[in-house]
Amino acid sequence: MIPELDLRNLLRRDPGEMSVLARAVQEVGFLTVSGTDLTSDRVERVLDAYRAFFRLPDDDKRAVDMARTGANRGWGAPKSEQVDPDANPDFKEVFDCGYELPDRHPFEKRNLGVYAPNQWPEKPLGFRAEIEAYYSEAISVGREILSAISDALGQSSASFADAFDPPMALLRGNFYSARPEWAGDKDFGIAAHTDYGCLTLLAMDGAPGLEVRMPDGRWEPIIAAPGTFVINFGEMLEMWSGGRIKATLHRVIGGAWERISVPLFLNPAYDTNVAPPGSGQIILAGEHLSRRFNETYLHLKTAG
Ligand SMILES: O=C(O)CCC(=O)C(=O)O
Ligand SMILES: [Fe+2]
Repeated sequence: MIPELDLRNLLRRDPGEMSVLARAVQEVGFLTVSGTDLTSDRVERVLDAYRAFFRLPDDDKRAVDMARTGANRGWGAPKSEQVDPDANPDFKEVFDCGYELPDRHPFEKRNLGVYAPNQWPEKPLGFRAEIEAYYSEAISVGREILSAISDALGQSSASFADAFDPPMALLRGNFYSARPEWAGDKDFGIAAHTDYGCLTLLAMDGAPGLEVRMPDGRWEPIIAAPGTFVINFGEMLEMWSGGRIKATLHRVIGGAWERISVPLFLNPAYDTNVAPPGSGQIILAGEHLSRRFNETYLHLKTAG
């Protein structure tokens, strides 16, 4: 069982809820959070918007194909990402959008993959407005949860909160078709991986598919209805917390049904040093993220 928390209890720093949170981040590395301002209706609308996009003919989606760019904003076709080098590229398709630096920023920063310009499709109508609004709201919720975590671990500091201004946040719609007939042992909706960044706030449509690697090695299924969020942590936060916070493996094998999930990957600003405290190392958040993008997106992979 994954610990189930309520954001309202976390916001008032309820001692019982805070200790469940502290255990959850250090042991299983997965939890669910409900009681946010993002209601089930709100999340259903977001899921509908992505669903309508993914149902467009491939020719329409190709107009915003990330493979034509040097970044990962827009549509990623099936098999455009390989999250596990021992598995085949994933059969999911995605739509990614994220933080764009304001125009006044130096050009070389704006040109970085992690801050690349978004690509918005002309259809479905209202898609951009729906997704952009959700992107901001989801970041606020994610930041509230991060702040509760740093309090729960006794690590609260203004510099931690400031590090997320501005965030390198990426919002993704994942579309899993029914598991294809040709799929074999090495084919997954998304193969086993840890997320790259800090905190992932994951909405899903209520269909099964996500499995989490538990400390005892079992793969545990997790299902959440719209309005309940699955929260997990990425490699960057594991490093930055000196290993206290766990980046946990997870995967989707897929089944005889379609499924949509919407993760928000929340990361600090590019120049944040996320190396383990006291290690004397410097690991810039933006460099870690760029490296992981280059390793997993087929169109960004460097030869050799
Ligand atoms: O679809 C899911 O539930 C998980 C998606 C995921 O792990 C990811 O996009 O990183
Ligand atoms: Fe993931």
